[in-house]
This record gives sequence, C-alpha cells and structure tokens, in this order.
Amino acid sequence: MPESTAGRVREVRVTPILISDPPLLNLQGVHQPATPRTIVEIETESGAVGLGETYGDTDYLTAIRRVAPHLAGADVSRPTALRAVVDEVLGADETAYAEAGTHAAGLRGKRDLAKLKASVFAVFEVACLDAWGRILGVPVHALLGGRVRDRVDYSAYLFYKWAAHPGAGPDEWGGALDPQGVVEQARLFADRYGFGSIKLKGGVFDPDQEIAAVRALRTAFPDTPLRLDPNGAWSAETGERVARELTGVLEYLEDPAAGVGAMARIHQRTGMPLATNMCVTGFDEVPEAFSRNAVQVVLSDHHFWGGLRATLDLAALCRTYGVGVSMHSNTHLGISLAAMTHVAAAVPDLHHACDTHRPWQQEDVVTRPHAFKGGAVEVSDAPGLGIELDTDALADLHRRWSDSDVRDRDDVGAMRAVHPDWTAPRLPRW
Ligand SMILES: O=C([O-])C(=O)C[C@H](O)[C@@H](O)C(=O)[O-]
Ligand SMILES: [Mg+2]
Repeated sequence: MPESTAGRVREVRVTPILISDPPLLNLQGVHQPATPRTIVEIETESGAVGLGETYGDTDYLTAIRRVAPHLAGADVSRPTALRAVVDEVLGADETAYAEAGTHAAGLRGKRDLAKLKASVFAVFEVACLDAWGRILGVPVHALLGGRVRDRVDYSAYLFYKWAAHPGAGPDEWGGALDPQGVVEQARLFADRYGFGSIKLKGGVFDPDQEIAAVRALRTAFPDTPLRLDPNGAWSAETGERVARELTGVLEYLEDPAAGVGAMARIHQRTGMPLATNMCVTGFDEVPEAFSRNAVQVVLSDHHFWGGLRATLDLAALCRTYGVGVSMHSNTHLGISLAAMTHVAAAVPDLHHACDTHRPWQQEDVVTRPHAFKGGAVEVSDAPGLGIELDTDALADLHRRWSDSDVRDRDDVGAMRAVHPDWTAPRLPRW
C-alpha cells in the first residue's frame, strides 16, 4: 500500500502579531501597551491546518523562521522527529539566545540555547498535534493519553496596575495600587469568571505592602486558595520572613527568592510550600532542585518545557519525586489557552488551578474565544485543539506588528515612559 500523504507538511506559515496589553506591574517594570506573539500554521497535503502560538520576541521569531522551511515534507504524526530538525537548524550557537536583549528574561528563568530549542520545537509540536488530531477526527488530549477531567481550573491572576497606560484613557479594570485596589480587582475577576483560586503578582512594592494585600484578600475571600509571586525579588532572609508571616494564609509562595539555594533554605526553615517558574524551567535543572527540596510545586509551561508531551514527562517526574505540578502562563491568546487546556486535561495529578493571563487580553485570533465558567475552561472533544483561526483578526494584528517598531517585550523600557531613570532592578531588591 502506498504511504499516506495526508499528514505530510505542505506549508508552514509564521505570522508575528502584536496584541494589546494593560499596564500590569511587575518586578521589572510594566507591560507595554502591545506585546509580540508568534502564530504558526502548519498545513498538510490533506488541507488540514494545525495551529501553534508562542512568544514573539526577536530571538524566538528569528529561530522559528529559520526552522519553518525545513519542515516541508515532514509528517505531523511524528512530531518527535522534528526535534532533530530544530536541533540541527539552530546548531550550537549559544549566542543566538543569550544576547537577544533583556526584556522578560529575568521573569522566566534561565536563557540558553537548549531552552530556545525546546521553545521552538514546542510551537511546531502543538501545531502538528492539532493538524494530526484534525486528520484523525480526535482531540489533542486523546493524542496525549486522553483527558482525566472535563474542565481545567484556572486561577485569577491579579496584578498591581495603573489605571491607564501613559497618555491613554482609563481601561475597564481600573487601577490597583494598594490592598483595596487588589481586592476590587479580585472581585471583578471572581464575578466575571468565577475563579476559585487567586494569585497576586508581587515584587512591585515593599514586601510588607504585599503581605497587607494578601491579608486583605484573605479577609475578602476566606476560603479561596491564595498565592503570591514576587519573581525572586527578595533575599532569602526576606523570603523567610514573608513565608512565616503568611504561613496558613497562602497555598504556596512562588519564587520568593532567586536560585535553588535560597529557595531550599526558605522552605527548610519555614515549611512554606514553594512553587517556581524561575529556578526550574528545564529538565537539566530538576535533579539539583529536587534533591535539595527547593521546590514543592513546579509550574509547567509547554511553551518552554518543550511541548505538550514534554509537559506530561515533567508531570511524571514530579509525581515520582512527590513534587506538585501546576501551570505558568505569559500574556497569551486562545491558541495557547487551548493547548494549555488539552495538556492540563491529560495530567493525572494536577491539584492546583493553572495560571492564565487570558482575561487581560481583549482580542483573539480564534473565532470563538474560550469562556471561563466557574473559573474553569471546558475541555473540548472536537478534533485537534478544537479552535478555528480568525484569519481577519490575525491579519489585523499582524498589520499592527508591521506598522509598529515594537519587536520585543520590554517591561523595563515601558516603565521609563513614566520613570525615565528606571533600570532593571538588581536582585535581591528587598
Ligand atoms: O509567574 C510568573 O512568573 C509569570 O507569570 C511571569 C510573567 O512574565 C509575569 O510576571 C508578567 O506577565 O508580568
Ligand atoms: Mg512566577
């Protein structure tokens, strides 16, 4: 019998876009009014089109564009084989990633070539699985072993924020710069989306102010699991103090201090469960962190762990070592949310609500953006990722990218629009 050509890759389209983003504050500065993402479409000989979404910064976009032409003729049912293609095309040039600017580097752990390759592979893997699922008529979660839940719980992801970007009118969320503002934002998220867990992005104000905000959330939401994430802004001593003050209040504390040593010390001295998307962001970082008991919850993220099946590998590793698993997010649209939901649906031991930035985005490139009901997204059983590309929206957001000179996420630069002397904070900041 002749080999089937249905899953053979005919064309790969890579489209950079800019999506608008509110003025959300973090350790490094503030989100820009618009941030880059990359959308990948893999079209097969049968006409099936698989979708992927990932970071849009120059280093990612350049690497994705370099690899894309080499995928023609590959088979979407064999995504593992593409790993070798990515490795070969991106070669051994460590500088490809390390020198590509400062932007959000500090907020999501190490930056090296291995991680860039894992990230580039991930967006193609998702698109292949989507196309393959469409061809077979099965959902992506079925290709991952099948769903073990019907709905995936997400967490409200609160940020300190300005009421508006400089020079722009106020947005629909309003400002949140003190405990009362944070509680009001939480109520908005709970009312609109029904989230049953709350995370506050910290590292913005003095730790005592952030402790006060968490206590105000506890008073307003007595039974809701709470988290605080200062992105490694504190010293081990400060982390220890905050951990003691918030013991019994937080479900977990996320990246209180930078590095495995500080994390291990904080946990050992306080017993506070610690989560990370900074000190363990690749498989090579697992042995030391786990053997030193530095993290109790790993925040997986298929965008940089190497795709959906690598996320399942990570979950299995965590299970083996008695470490919890949950999910990290960055500013993203519906293709990423669909991929996150399919893989989360297939992870057996997912005991924490996943992070998502999606409610902060007012536009999308999918025709029917996901709805959060009771804080959860329903797991789709439609073929592939269960989403359709809105080609007009994609064209509009690509036009915005073409008309703009924003090419990288730069929270530090965005902060300079208001504080001209602002520089990336040296750690520990407190
Ligand atoms: O959990 C985290 O550290 C993040 O979500 C990283 C992000 O870059 C977050 O800090 C943001 O969007 O400002
Ligand atoms: Mg984090």
